[in-house]
Amino acid sequence: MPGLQQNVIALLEQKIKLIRRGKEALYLVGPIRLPVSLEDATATFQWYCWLRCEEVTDSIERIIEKLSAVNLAEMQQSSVLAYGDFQDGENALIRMHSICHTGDIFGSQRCDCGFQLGQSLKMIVEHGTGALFYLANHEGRGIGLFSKAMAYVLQENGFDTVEANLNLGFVDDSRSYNDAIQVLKVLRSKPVTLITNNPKKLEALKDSGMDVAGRTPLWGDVSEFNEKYLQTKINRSGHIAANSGCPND
Ligand SMILES: Nc1nc2c(ncn2[C@@H]2O[C@H](COP(=O)(O)OP(=O)(O)OP(=O)(O)O)[C@@H](O)[C@H]2O)c(=O)[nH]1
Repeated sequence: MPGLQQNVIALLEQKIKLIRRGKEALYLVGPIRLPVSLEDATATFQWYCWLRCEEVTDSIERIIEKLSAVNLAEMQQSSVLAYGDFQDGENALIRMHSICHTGDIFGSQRCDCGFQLGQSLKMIVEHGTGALFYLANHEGRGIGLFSKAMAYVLQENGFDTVEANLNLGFVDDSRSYNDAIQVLKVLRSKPVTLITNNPKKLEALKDSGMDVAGRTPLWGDVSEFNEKYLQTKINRSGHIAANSGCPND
């Protein structure tokens, strides 16, 4: 491979941040201007993407060289859409959104994920400051897409979401928010309000020492297709029902 041109390295050096974490590092690239269609309006976000890497180096050239040697398309990378004055704006609205191939991309109504994705982007824009973290290694609450398809087979035969995961040998929920929170802390230290019904997400954020001002619930798009799924979240996964308070609020 011919050597990288110095102007290419210089351009990327301005946009890549090394976040050290013990023997690993997160490489954060951005901000990149991203105009996003939200119904009939266009909102412009600042997009960042990150990569966790065992090699910790200040040499951006070294990182770029490695990229072409591994097929990142076979793996998952997470990213964040920041809106408004994300560093300094008052009380930003945050969404930690777990990837859902079926709900977010295909618009499946078996879950409420696609609705929550669109709705939280709108809420962030209406609020004026915020960020949506799209967590790409969270599919199926951490079991991966192929395993989620197998869980769906069980669910079509009477198992609920939690039982299906457990019967395939997984835990109900293995998601970690550590990388996303670390990136959040680089982008902002002022208070945040989290859009979620899941108290575990709120706890993870509070435990990290982040200044958490509160929680905004997000329920909706209930249909005959996702009624059982939504009820299982409340009855078995500890999600906070629309009309009840939360000790962590
Ligand atoms: N294992 C499994 N995962 C599912 C199923 N339906 C959706 N998911 C995944 O569930 C994740 C979203 O988790 P939820 O429990 O719906 O919601 P949450 O993220 O914990 O909480 P909120 O912040 O309130 O949305 C996504 O990664 C989806 O891929 C399912 O039937 N089985």
